[in-house]
Amino acid sequence: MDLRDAEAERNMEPNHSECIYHMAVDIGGSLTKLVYFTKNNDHSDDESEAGVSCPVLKGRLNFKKFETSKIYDCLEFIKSMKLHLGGSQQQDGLERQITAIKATGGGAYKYADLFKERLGISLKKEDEMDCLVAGADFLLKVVRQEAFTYMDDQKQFVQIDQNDLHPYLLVNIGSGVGMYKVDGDGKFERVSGTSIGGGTFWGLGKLLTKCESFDDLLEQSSRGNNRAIDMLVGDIYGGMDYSKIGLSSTIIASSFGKVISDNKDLEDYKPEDIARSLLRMISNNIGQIAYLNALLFGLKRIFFAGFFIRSHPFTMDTLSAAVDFWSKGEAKAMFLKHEGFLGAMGAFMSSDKHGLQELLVKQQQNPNNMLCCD
Ligand SMILES: Nc1ncnc2c1ncn2[C@@H]1O[C@H](COP(=O)(O)OP(=O)(O)OP(=O)(O)O)[C@@H](O)[C@H]1O
Ligand SMILES: CC(C)(CO)[C@@H](O)C(=O)NCCC(=O)O
Repeated sequence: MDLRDAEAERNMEPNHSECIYHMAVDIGGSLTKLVYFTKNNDHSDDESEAGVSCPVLKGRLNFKKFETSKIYDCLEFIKSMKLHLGGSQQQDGLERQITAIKATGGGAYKYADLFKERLGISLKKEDEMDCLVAGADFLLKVVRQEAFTYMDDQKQFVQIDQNDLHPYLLVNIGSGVGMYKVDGDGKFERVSGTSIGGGTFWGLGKLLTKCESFDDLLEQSSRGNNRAIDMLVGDIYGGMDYSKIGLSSTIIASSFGKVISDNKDLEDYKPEDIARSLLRMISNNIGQIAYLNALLFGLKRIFFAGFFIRSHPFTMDTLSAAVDFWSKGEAKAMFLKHEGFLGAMGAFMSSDKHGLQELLVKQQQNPNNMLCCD
C-alpha cells in the first residue's frame, strides 16, 4: 500500500462515535469465532456455546463458531441476528447500521473486503497474540470455573487466585500451535510454536479416514484402538518393559510404526484406529513441546487452549499425561472452558466501550462477583 492508499484508508475509517462494539470476530485458519453481547431482554440465542451472564451489565456474552471455509454462514448469522444493525444495543430502540467492529486473526486481513461488501462493516484489526492473552487473562480472572484439570477421566475445577495467576505458559492449539509465556497484565512473549497442530490432525485425518467432519473424526477416535497402528515398547521388547529408562511395555515407541511390518493397505485398517493414533501422536507431541518450554522458562502452570481440544476427554487426558510424564508430576496441565474463544474475547475487550474492564475492577474488589456460564 503506498502512502496515498494509507491516507485514503484512514479517511474511510468510521468516526469512533458511530461504532458500537457489541461484537467481535476472530477469523482463524480453520474456524471463525464470534463473541457478541445481548441485553437481558433480547431474544436469546439458544445455540450460543457456554454463554456468560453479566448481571452488572444486565446482559449476556454469547459465543459462536463457524468454519472459516464457510465464512458466509457467519455473515448470514450476523444478518439473521441483526447484529450488524446493533441488535437492541441502541438506546432509542431504532436499528442503525454498525460501521465497524473489532477483528483479529489472519482473516481480519483476508476477509476485510467481504465484511465491508456484505455487511457494510469495517474490521478494526487487533493483533491476534495481544487478543489471545488478554482473552485468557480476562476469562481466568472473571469467569467462575473457567479453568480445570483433566486426568484419568476426572475433571477438577481450579480456583484461580487473580493475584497469583502469573506467570503461566499458554499453549494455543488452533490450526497451528503458539506458546506464550505470560508474565503479567499485557506482559507476554511468544516463546515457541509448531505447525503440527489442529489443522494437521484434521487434514491428515480427512486424508486417511475419509471422515465427513471434524466431529466425525473425533467421534471415530473415541472408538479406536491405537495399538493396531502404533509400535509399542512391548512390540519391540517381546512384551516386556524397558524398565532401565522407565518405559513400560504399553508406551508408544513409534507412532504409526506398526504399519511398517503389517504389509497392509490403508483400507485394511479401521478408520477409528487411525484417528485414535493420529490424535494421540499430535497431542503427545504438543504436550512434550509445551512441557519443554515450561521447563526452559521455569513455569509450573500450563494452560492449553484452542479448538483442537474441543473438551475431548482423550485429547485432554493425553495432553495431561504427556505433561505429567515428562515433568515427573512437577508441572500441571490445565484447560479453559472457553478454549477456542480467547482471541475473540480479547478483541471484544480491546474496545473499552462495553464496561468489561470496569467489571474486572469491580470483580477484583469482590471475588463473589464472578461471572457464571449458563
Ligand atoms: N467444527 C470444527 N471444524 C473444524 N475444526 C475444528 C472443529 N472443531 C474443532 N476443530 C479443530 O480446531 C482447530 C482450529 O482451532 P482454532 O479455532 O482455535 O484455531 P484457528 O484460529 O482456526 O487457527 P490459527 O490460529 O492457527 O489460525 C482445527 O484445525 C481443528 O483441529
Ligand atoms: C500462524 C498462526 C500464528 C496463525 O494463527 C498460527 O497458526 C501458528 O502459530 N502456527 C505455528 C507456526 C510455527 O510457530 O511454526
